[in-house]
Amino acid sequence: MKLWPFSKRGDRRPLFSDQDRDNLRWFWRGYLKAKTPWLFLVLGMVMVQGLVYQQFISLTETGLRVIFENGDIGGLVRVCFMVMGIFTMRALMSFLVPRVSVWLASDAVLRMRQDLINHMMILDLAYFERTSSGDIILRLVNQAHDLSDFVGQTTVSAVRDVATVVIVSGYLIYKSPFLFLAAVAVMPFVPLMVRFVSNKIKHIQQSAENAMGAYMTGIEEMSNGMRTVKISNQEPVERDRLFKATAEIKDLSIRLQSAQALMMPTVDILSALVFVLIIGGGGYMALSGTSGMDGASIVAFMIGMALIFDPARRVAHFFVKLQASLVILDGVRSLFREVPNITNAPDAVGAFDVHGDIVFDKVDFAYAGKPPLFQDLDLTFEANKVTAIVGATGSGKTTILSLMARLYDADGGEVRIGGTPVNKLQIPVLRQSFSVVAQDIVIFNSSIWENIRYVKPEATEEEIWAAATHVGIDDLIRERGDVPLGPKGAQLSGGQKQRVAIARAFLRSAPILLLDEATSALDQRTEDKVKRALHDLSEGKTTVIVAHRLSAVTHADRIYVLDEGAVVEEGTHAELMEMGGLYAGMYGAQRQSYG
Ligand SMILES: Nc1ncnc2c1ncn2[C@@H]1O[C@H](COP(=O)(O)OP(=O)(O)OP(=O)(O)O)[C@@H](O)[C@H]1O
Repeated sequence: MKLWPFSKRGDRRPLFSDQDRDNLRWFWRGYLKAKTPWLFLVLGMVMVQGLVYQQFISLTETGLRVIFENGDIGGLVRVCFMVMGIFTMRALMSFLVPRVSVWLASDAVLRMRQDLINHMMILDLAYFERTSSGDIILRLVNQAHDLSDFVGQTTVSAVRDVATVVIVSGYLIYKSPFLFLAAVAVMPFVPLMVRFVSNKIKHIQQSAENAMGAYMTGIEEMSNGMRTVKISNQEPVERDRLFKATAEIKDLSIRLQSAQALMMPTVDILSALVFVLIIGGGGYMALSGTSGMDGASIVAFMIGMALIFDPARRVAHFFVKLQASLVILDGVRSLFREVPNITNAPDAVGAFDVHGDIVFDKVDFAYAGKPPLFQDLDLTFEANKVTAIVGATGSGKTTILSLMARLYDADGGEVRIGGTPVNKLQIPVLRQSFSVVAQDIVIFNSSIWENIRYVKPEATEEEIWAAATHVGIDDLIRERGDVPLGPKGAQLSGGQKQRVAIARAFLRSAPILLLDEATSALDQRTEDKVKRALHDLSEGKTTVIVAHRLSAVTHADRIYVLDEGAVVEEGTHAELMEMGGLYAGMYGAQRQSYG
């Protein structure tokens, strides 16, 4: 389908790239095609609007003839009523068209937003670790909104304008093809201008979208990191960073407006030329009396041309705006082009032995673009026992937990639970079998109670109180009541956040328990209490503990000591102390520093 009527064959810089065409087809098929009958209704209504103008010109000509020639007052009154009638019809259409079109566009964008949200939910964790939240917000909020405006108002207005131009032009051609051709002889300049401006705009719009994404990311980082910003006196740096981003946005929007503004004066000059041609040429035709045109037809012709100027101007402007919208459409579509790598295998099973051993069998793994972290890693986490992983920071402890839950997939070897490879399991079934207390605890801006309930929405009140009491956070629930905890739980201390996370693990009580630095922020007394509670919780569960503080793992049935992605020692606390190696050294050093 050729979407741009003026593009020449062999043009090296088409106004619609293949990607643009593909994006438009995708949007049409996915979000508009199903509403074709409604689109026809809108089209019918905008045709009526165009026809009203054509009828108006015809009635004006009749009215002028009544005035100039026969002076029939009755005829004049009839013309006035008819003009009033047809414009009332146009007014009705002007009322209905935006309502229907905004509904169509909002519905299309709602479904697109829902698809975007659904798609985001299936993307790998890796996507979120490499994409700034500003970029994601830009796509879901701004770009989706801009598209809605473009589809709902801009495009429908453009279709109405095209209909007006075509219908009125058709009528004018019928009245005098020669005069019409003379008047529009200057028009071929318009597409040339559109092409020139469009290329400029596409480029600037892309930079503007990038700048906006960077600005949003900057705001997000600043507001999340305000504690660090303040303590390290970095307000001026943050302010300058945001100032720089806003200045860039300002420059780009001025450049965008300037590029767009090139269109209007060009069209104004062309309009003047058209009027000169009609007054001169048409006047000459009327005076010479050879063309069958009289004064009334010339005036009606002028009015007709005037009526199509504004719509024609807006259509030209539409093509200019279209370029910006194509960039935005591509931005939205790019999120759909992201495909998850971690998906259910076609033969994925829905049941497995959750109480079996967790085995890492010659596992290789590297983060994208990074050197290998694990090579031939062998580990066994015995069923219903407590296994700890200790080691220097960055040695790969958290990554091991991520591989178990398939937040990442191993590049080689196999991770099995109860004999079934994790990548042969349905992902929800696999993840359902874990309770996790992670290092980066996510607290939502709701009450403590709601935060605990998050992991098991169907939990009873008794279950939630029991979980809270286990970790000694029940008093805090009574004290704070329903008050939200602030963004990211800012109104809780680090230790309180950890207790909320542990209460969640109690509530969920899944057969495999992963504790990643679960008690690191607790004071010694609370840690002892929570440790006892965790000990109770781990009864009958396969438990994996990651900890820096070795006092948190002395009770483990087996301890792996990791160094740069490799197991360097393993055994019980007593065996490792006996060995007198890395673990014993770390334990001794920690005892000294903790007293
Ligand atoms: N998403 C990621 N993308 C790229 N590299 C990563 C990612 N997450 C972790 N790494 C790198 O992988 C290595 C292992 O990280 P991991 O978080 O598993 O270590 P850790 O032993 O748990 O460290 P810590 O004790 O500090 O929490 C580190 O060098 C880290 O920089």
